[in-house]
Amino acid sequence: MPDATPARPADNHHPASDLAGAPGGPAAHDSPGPTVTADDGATMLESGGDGELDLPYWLTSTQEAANTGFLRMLRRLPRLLRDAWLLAWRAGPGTTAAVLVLQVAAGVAGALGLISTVGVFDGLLQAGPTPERVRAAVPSLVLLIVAVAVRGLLASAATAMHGRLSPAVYEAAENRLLDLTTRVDLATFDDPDWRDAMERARDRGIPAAQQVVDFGIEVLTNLVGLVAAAGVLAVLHPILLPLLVLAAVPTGWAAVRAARLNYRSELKLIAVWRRQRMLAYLLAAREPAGELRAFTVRRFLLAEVARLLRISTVEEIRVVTRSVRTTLYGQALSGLISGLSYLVLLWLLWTGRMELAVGGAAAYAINIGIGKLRELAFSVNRVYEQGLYFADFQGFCAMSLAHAEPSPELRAPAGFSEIRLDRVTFRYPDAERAAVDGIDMTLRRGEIVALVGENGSGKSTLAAVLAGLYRPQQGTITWDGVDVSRFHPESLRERVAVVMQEPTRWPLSARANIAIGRHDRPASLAQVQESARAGDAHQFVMELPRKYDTLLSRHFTDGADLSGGQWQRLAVSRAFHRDAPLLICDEPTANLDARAEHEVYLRLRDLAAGRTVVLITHRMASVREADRIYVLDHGKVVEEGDHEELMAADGVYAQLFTLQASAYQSA
Ligand SMILES: Nc1ncnc2c1ncn2[C@@H]1O[C@H](COP(=O)(O)OP(=O)(O)OP(=O)(O)O)[C@@H](O)[C@H]1O
Repeated sequence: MPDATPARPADNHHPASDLAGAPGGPAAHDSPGPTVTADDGATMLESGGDGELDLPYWLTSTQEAANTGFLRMLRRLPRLLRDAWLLAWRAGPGTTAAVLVLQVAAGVAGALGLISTVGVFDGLLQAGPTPERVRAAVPSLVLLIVAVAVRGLLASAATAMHGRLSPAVYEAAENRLLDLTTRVDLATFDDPDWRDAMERARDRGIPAAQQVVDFGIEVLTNLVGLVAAAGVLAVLHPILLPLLVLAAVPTGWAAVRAARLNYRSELKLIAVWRRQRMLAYLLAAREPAGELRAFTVRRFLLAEVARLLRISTVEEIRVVTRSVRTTLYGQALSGLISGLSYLVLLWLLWTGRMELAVGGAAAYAINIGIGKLRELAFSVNRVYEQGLYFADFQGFCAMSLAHAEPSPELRAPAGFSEIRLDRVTFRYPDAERAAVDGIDMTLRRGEIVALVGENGSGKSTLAAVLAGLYRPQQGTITWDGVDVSRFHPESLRERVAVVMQEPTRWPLSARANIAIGRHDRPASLAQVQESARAGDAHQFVMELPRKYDTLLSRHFTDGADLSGGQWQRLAVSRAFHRDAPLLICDEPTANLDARAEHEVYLRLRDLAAGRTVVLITHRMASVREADRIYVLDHGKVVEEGDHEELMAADGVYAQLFTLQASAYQSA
């Protein structure tokens, strides 16, 4: 019987980004989920209310698939099977070929076994004494036994090969997803459509890729068995074949319809599941644990999780009921047609149009055929069900390939004398205005260049463009006259070290957290310590329980965590360790205490000799020392010069500087 149960997805990822998954809108569903009303704050989160199961706006791309009509669904099957086999072929061509050959051979052996039953019946139903009849049946019986044994052996070998293929497909799908996810440019991560596609592909697409292959193989197995039974029936009497085919129609109809029901329901539930997983994560994660208790939100969140679980349970029960009903209709109709086949068989025997021995074999073949039919319906149903998620996986792959960074052969030079920006403009996907708008700028070797401006003026975006993380839509960036778009993007990034505003807290040892800045080269402990000293991290690392070998993650036993400022010092050390000609520091001292900040800036001066440092900071005292200062406003450069020049100009810079200086003086 086709499996009607939509499986809840596994909790297998960090769902913080699922915050966007809140569905809303008016009720459109005929059986909305009930509301858990017992608890205090639950109602506050119930804006989704009766419309909880509406398709959320961000799932519109798959809405079309969910509304797919019956015939369109039917036509999808061959394509799905082809894609599944292609995926299997890529994951393991030899194993896939072996599965294919073994399954077909097992089917042929099965057909031979069926045909040999004619001989057995023929022998047993002859006139004459029983020993004679048994003796006449023996050769066919031996053939039958051999055929059954060979079929069993081949089927077992096919299962073993399938067992090897299945995890290889999972591995290949996971590798492909990660490869494509990391190959797209950074701006793609800001594209909500892509992020949504990535999350769906990751949550359900990868397991679906594996299962679509698994059930694709089952479809083949059952199809071979069915063709064998049908072939035998066609040989025994041509009229029996169309009856078997006719019996397949209602079962197939039920399988496709049940798959469609499940998919539509799962699509609706995805938003609920994602919210529920996000909340469940918040309840169990370390980071929000403090605030969760401080604001006593435990009961509030638990009630919301319970409400979402209830919605999901009610919907799943509703779909199972409808699916089972559909399947029941299909099977009842198939059963009637199968019964008709037996009636036709009896009529053929009655009217002498068929011999008794052939009739016995035909009854056996009908029985086998119907069994295969039922199994085929089950596997087709599962292929559809998983195929719908597999389509998400394929859609993501196609989308990511379209967003993949161009990778020209030319490698960036080891250093530069001058970087020039000419009318550089960058706009985030879906943003109305450019975050960086027509910027002209020159960075020379050995200079410290500061970017200042109010929040949102475009400093970090410009830094990311300089680092080769974003490709400008207009304008050019040249390194000694060569347009950087001609360089392989990774080769360019290898020449840049960045201290991000929110540096990544790698769950690795303190040593690896610094050495990862140049992970492609082996680094001795002495070299790592030198970088740590440059970033003012050495002292606190030496105070950690296992010094440089301390794992920096509280998620593991014996792991340690650092303060925000300490993490920032590690990030600065990491950037020093990278030893690149262009160092970009995006508020490297935001979390540092006054002493550490002073130390870092002193070192920046030393570092700038032979390098170029781009410094973004709101601390005007640190900017003062820069060789050149660019003041940004709404993505444009509004002032440019050194400290003295800008103070003399008495513009935005002078205002910002005087404001901070007077704050210190009055304190
Ligand atoms: N990932 C993003 N997607 C869309 N828009 C973004 C993204 N990051 C920044 N922006 C927008 O681009 C503009 C410039 O942001 P940016 O972070 O470059 O400013 P900033 O000067 O570095 O600000 P701050 O001083 O607060 O760090 C802002 O309007 C911001 O809302």
